[in-house]
Amino acid sequence: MTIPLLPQAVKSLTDKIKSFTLQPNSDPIVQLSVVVSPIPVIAWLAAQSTYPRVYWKGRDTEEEVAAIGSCKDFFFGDEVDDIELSVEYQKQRALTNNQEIRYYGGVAFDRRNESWPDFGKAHFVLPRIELRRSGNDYKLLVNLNFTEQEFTQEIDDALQSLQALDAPKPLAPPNKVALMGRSDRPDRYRWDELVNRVTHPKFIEDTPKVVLSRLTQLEINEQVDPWMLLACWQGRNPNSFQFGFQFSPDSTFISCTPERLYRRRQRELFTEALAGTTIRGLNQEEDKALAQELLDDTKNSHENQLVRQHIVDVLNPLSNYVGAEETPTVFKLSHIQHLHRSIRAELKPGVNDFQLIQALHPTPAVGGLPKESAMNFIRQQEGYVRGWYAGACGYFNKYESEFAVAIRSALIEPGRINLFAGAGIVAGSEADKEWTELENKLTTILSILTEL
Ligand SMILES: C=C(O[C@H]1C=CC=C(C(=O)O)[C@@H]1O)C(=O)O
Ligand SMILES: [Mg+2]
Repeated sequence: MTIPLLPQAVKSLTDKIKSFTLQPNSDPIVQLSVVVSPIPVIAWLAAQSTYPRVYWKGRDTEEEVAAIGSCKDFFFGDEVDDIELSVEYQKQRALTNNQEIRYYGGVAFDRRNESWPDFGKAHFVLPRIELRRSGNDYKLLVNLNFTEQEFTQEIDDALQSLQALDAPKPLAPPNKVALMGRSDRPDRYRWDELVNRVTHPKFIEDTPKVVLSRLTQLEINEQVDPWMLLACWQGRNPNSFQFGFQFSPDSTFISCTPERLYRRRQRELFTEALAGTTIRGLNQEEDKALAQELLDDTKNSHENQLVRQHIVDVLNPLSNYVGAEETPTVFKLSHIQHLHRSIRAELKPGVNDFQLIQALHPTPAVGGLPKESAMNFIRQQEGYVRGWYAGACGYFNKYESEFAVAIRSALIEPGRINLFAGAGIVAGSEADKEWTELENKLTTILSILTEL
């Protein structure tokens, strides 16, 4: 069965492109769009064969986006100095006043360490084609970038991309995979060693928090469609962000994360401290008791409080006003619950997204405190490259932006699924409990992939 959609929409968008003329003083980046009938957005994306393929669904919005191809690609593979990134960002941002134009992408967890090949330290695209849903309204759009090539060439490329769209088809039904092997890095033994080092009174005096993490590699013999996996994950935790980046066929990064790095609307900024974890109860009563225990627990409160305080401290110099919730609430996911505090700021005029990422990322919910000392420890001791796990992923333009923290994430490669989980290590952390916390953070994705 195929889902009827697009021929009509593709035709009217094609006509719009063909009749488009560039006015002498118009922006060199242009977006043209047409309304389309409803269609499952992830399924549409999964059926396309153009790269990059990008999916984005914000946490508290009724908006989702599937994007393919690019008409501008910024890729910072090895060396990236923050000044260069910032200049590129400013230049791009200034090219258009259209609020609908968005650059999607991400920044690695650690810009000073090696990253994954396709993803690099920072990789953003202005997609060629996007399918956007806003509530029940759907539109298909094309972006035109006249800064890199001749007018007619750009028009031809856009027309060709539309022609190359594949007919949508339903996602394959989810199937459980047979695990051929599993390995953890750090392994259980090394984990104990690391947690003991970080909780040593002398270490903790200078570095009160390090978020240690683990790479779990699952070996498989069959193909797994990352977009099907993401769609299932979305079903389990609809109150999270869901996104995916596939720059080439063989490696796809997907995430279903509850954690917002920030959302900016002009100069208004929303962020949060999300840290401190327990499991869900089997019934309402048990669930409530576990939530209360979490709220009362000293170690978990400390984990959250350090994040809250740090975010307030780094936002203060950039803001006219910063307000943070005093008391945490509990944020519930399908298998775990977290402590959560909302933070809001009014930015000073001129503060841009690049400054915000520099200041906020990585927060002590995924890095540690003080930032540099925790990052050094992670770089030297964790024993694997985090890449975009715990990185900042999202979109920006001049007026608005939203970035999520890429935890609860997976890198899907042929024959292998890489899963990531971290836990904030502070005074009072115990290695075995923190190891169990890592396991709990993987429960949702493992229950989708395998018979638990
Ligand atoms: C680093 C992760 O979670 C962070 C976010 C929420 C709770 C956390 C915790 O309780 O340790 C972590 O700080 C992860 O899931 O990989
Ligand atoms: Mg924790």
